[in-house]
Amino acid sequence: MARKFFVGGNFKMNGTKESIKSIIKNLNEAKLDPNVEVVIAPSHIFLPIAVDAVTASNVAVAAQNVSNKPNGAHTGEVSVSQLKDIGVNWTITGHSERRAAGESDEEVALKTKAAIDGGLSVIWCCGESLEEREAGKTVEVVEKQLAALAEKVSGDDWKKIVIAYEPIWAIGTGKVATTEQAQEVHAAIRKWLRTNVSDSVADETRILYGGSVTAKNCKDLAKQEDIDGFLVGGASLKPEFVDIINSNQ
Ligand SMILES: O=C(COP(=O)(O)O)NO
Repeated sequence: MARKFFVGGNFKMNGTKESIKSIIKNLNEAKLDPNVEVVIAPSHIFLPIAVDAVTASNVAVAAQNVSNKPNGAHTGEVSVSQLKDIGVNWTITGHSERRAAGESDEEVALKTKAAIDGGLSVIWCCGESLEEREAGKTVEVVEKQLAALAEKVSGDDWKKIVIAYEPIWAIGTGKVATTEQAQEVHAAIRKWLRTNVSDSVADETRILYGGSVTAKNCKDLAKQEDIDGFLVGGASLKPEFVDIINSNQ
């Protein structure tokens, strides 16, 4: 099954107007593999700038989070319709940094469903802590997160979901998962989809790896059967992001 390679750039709470424009200019001018789907996720306040600045045909803009409420008295939140209104068609949900801030599996699933119902595509994140991995609970944790998602989404919703497996112990630490560690969990996620959703969802859903991905380690990871791309943090702010985008060549 040929799944289109996908690379997301999660800029997190970084950057200025000028630095975001400079990163996007570099992407617009770079020789990007045309067979790769690229999504960049700057802070909310820079989304309009990013939407206006992107000219590369295979690059889209995502929010890093979204409310599951339609609109109204939710100070500090951003709604699905507001993102659509400014030309944003993607959002990340369930990043471990949001889950650490208190978002439950159910809330993440509700955000994901609301985003899809409102016309967005979603990069849905999952992953275990170091303690959970050391306790041998990695797959159990990820399956619990998947089960919460599958409670709220169904049918064609899955066509709008890209899954990102991001072991918390690898995020921002420089301790990238080994190819074996990453492939093992990606295969478990695909098996869970096959068992609990359908063969077509299992075959078609892109499963990204995230956690200390760099230009140095991306090629070996990209060779793994069930790794369909990356969700990149720190390295997405650097010129090496282009090498990561082109890592499947
Ligand atoms: O959080 C991450 C990964 O961050 P790093 O690449 O900096 O480990 N992606 O969403």
